[in-house]
Amino acid sequence: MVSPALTVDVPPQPWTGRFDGEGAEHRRWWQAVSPYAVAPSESSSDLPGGAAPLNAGAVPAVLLGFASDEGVRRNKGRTGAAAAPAAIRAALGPLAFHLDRAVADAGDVVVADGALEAGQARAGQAVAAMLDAGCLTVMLGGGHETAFASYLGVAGSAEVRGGRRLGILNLDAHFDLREEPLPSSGTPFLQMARAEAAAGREFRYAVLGISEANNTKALFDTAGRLGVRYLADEDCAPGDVQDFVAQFLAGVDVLYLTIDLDVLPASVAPGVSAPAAFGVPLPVISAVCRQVAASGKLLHVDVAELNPAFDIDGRTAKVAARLVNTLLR
Ligand SMILES: N=CN[C@@H](CCC(=O)O)C(=O)O
Ligand SMILES: [Mn+2]
Ligand SMILES: [Mn+2]
Repeated sequence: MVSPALTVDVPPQPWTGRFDGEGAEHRRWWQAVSPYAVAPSESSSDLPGGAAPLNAGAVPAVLLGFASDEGVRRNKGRTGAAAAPAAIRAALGPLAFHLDRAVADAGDVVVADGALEAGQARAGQAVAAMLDAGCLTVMLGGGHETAFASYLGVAGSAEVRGGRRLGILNLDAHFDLREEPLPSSGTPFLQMARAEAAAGREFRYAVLGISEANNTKALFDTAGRLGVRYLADEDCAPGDVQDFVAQFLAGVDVLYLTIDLDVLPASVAPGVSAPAAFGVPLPVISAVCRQVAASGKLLHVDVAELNPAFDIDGRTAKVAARLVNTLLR
């Protein structure tokens, strides 16, 4: 794996999980993931780079944590999402590893209190560098302010700067198009709309799972003004979802997929800031992940809004891990 040195706040930590043996037939995620070459901010020493790819033809994946609570705090939500990257890694670790690609861990960008914008910029730089090194990047949020960090990385990549048409597909009960004085977990897609306009590009944004009852008329109006395509949670029959995603994919060259776990029913994803009374069933969300992976257009993905403090038996973390595993298959 090509591993240019990155600067992160916390370098990759050792992974753990159940041990059944050393052979490939026993391999679990914790045994397969290697550290990506990173330079911790407070030290100049590099850690060893990634392991040899399992399949030279498959794009290697790199995980980057975005440990941030600041966006949810500013959006008046239930804080705790800064602990999510560690919880998702802990849920991924014991899973059987059936992937045909190498996976590396680049560690975490950590958002200090009040320093959201600087953290988003640091994470964006890291993602852009990893994309340009030929990796499929996976950001583990963090509140949904993670999405603007992801966007900075994607928009800074050679692919998008070179003119490839970017699509942003959000699996979410919410538009997150709030007009606020400060960026938060409720504003990332309006920030993207403005940044895309400033770059002279069309804003291609679709949301799947919108809860009508949890988005005001003002948010629907903003979505209408920006030409946002969306499907409501109650309209997420499997065939309709498949058509919606296929139509959106057909009009873009590269896709940034963002999964806000509150798109799932509260029984499946209780560990979020705003649990969903209705939600889109997990099999439907999982099918979207398979469809996106099969399209060959996936550039970057993030998983946001896990709050381990409100989780039940690690249920939401396990769902997040399972979706990441599905996307990388
Ligand atoms: N990322 C969060 N978005 C939602 C939260 C809604 C809520 O807390 O009820 C929003 O701002 O609309
Ligand atoms: Mn959201
Ligand atoms: Mn949401």
